[in-house]
Amino acid sequence: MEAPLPPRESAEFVAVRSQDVFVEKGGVDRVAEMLLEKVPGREFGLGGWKSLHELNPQATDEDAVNWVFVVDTLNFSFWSEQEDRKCAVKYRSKTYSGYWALCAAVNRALDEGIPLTRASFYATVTLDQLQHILHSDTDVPMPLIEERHQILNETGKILLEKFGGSFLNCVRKSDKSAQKLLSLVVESFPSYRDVAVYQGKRISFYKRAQILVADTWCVLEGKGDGCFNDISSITMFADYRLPQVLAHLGAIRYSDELLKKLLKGEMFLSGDKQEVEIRGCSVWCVELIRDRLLELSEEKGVKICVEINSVLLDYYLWDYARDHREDMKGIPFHRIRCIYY
Ligand SMILES: Nc1nc2c(c(CN[C@H]3C=C[C@H](O)[C@@H]3O)cn2[C@@H]2O[C@H](COP(=O)(O)O)[C@@H](O)[C@H]2O)c(=O)[nH]1
Repeated sequence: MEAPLPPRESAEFVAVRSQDVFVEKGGVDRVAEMLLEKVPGREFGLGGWKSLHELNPQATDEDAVNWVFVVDTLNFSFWSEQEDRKCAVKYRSKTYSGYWALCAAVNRALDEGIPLTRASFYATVTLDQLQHILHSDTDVPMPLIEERHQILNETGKILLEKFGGSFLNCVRKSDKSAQKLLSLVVESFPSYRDVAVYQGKRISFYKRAQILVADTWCVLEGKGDGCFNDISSITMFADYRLPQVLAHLGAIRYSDELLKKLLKGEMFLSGDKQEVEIRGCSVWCVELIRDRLLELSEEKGVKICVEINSVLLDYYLWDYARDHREDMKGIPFHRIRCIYY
């Protein structure tokens, strides 16, 4: 079977054919202008991954790389049915929800002496053990716990068989290429194969695989094994938050029919035409924002000291969405339960 189109080409393929989601040029330009002022700020650089997020590992060692691998293997589907009733994890006197609840639970386990980042542990961890490890401090459990259990066992076994139990060995096989690491991850670990068929074409988003490459780049601070010469070829990560914030900022727009479904909270399935269009147009939108941002910095002579790539744009926009949850209340995100994002 032919390989799917890579994520960037997939996004363009979808965006030019999309019937229910539209990239808005005016919105793209406005977001690029907004970001141009932020670019010199520290929240825009690679260092923000550590300095802005206390739950992320601060080290650059093998344990830190394996922390990233376990977290990104479980990095999917945190949204709750009701905004005011959700999974939450207390850690070091702070309460975390959503994706950060996962990170807090992982760190809580490590503090308890549970070797959760060791492949030999999670290859055989039981469902009961995992329910304890990921337990919520509210009466709402983390979604898809059974799927998380199955994926951890499968991924741990493969990491032991193929990479000596450490994701750093996988990174070292990628010759400092983000694209090679991306391919190695999707070839080796089935749960990372985030693909679809759109208008007869096999396409890929590889959301968790791409964020794994990006988080590895950041945890290694872009140096040594993490000095990826092609990190700028990684696209934005097609999750359910970025479309919401891009719609909030007017950079993408939904058809009336799709907006009605979203406002009703209708569930989507992985690979649905409209779900693919939401993801594809969002990825393509961020590519266009990046292009416009680089153009603007030329036109206005704004010296950009950090590398502007879709990874850093994504991180900034995701954090922006987190910080503007209230403002975004009226903008729906598409509801889906899957292991890909
Ligand atoms: N596009 C994109 N999607 C991201 C992330 C992250 C975490 N990255 C952080 C870690 C270090 C960096 O500094 C980032 O700040 C999680 N997700 C996705 O969001 C959803 C969870 O959302 P909520 O329910 O609100 O917690 C879920 O699909 C999850 O897979 C990102 O960065 N970009």
